[in-house]
Amino acid sequence: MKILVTKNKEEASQKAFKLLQTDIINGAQVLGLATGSSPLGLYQKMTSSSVDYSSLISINLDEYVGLKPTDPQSYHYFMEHHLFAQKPFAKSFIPDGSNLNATEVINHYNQILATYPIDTQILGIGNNGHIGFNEPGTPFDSQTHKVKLTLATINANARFFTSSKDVPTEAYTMGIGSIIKAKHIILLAFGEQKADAINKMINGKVTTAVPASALQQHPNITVILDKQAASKLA
Ligand SMILES: O=P(O)(O)OC[C@H]1O[C@](O)(CO)[C@@H](O)[C@@H]1O
Repeated sequence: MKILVTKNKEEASQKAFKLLQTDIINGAQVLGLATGSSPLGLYQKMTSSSVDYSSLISINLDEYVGLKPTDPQSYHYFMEHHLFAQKPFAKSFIPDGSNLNATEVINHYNQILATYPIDTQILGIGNNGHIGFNEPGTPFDSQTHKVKLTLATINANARFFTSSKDVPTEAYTMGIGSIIKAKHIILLAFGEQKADAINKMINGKVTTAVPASALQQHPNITVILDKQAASKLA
């Protein structure tokens, strides 16, 4: 695991952008993308650059169940607004949260992941150590599945909604097994509220109680932190 502790989000996002660029120059064609606040600085770097992503494929980690792609709280909308409108990809995949037939959504997404193996995966981490929407207890070999969100995640994500009552309680997510298949993973984490999860991910026991601890077994992962997220590292 390569760990970079940076001055701030700006420096971290610049480093992530450079790493992604290097991967693309070296042939990366399929990018795994994440939502949440952590990758926003990277997406700003991507949209303000002159780089053309229109021959690449993107595959997003997750989506809330029950939200239409046009819903401003959906991850479809988030990606369109923060990246795709300015930088279109050849094809962009995000689980269809408006389809309540979970089997159909899951089979379709697993098919997509089999067709387009991810070269570089951008990741954030939840305060409870989740990656994608893989909550504590998720098996490390899991594929795409539907999850019931924990109260911790619902509360953490309430900041994007008017109230925590509006946060959907279920999501479709790529499994941990699919995430760790990526050739290179770039994980971004900022702020003191991530410090505990980051320390457990890097120095803790490899356990399904901390989904991100699965990443200790990955051969090529770069973790980019600000000082606060790195503050509990021994
Ligand atoms: O980057 P943020 O907003 O702190 O979110 C952290 C994590 O939470 C999620 O948005 C899901 O709760 C993940 O996709 C993300 O990695």
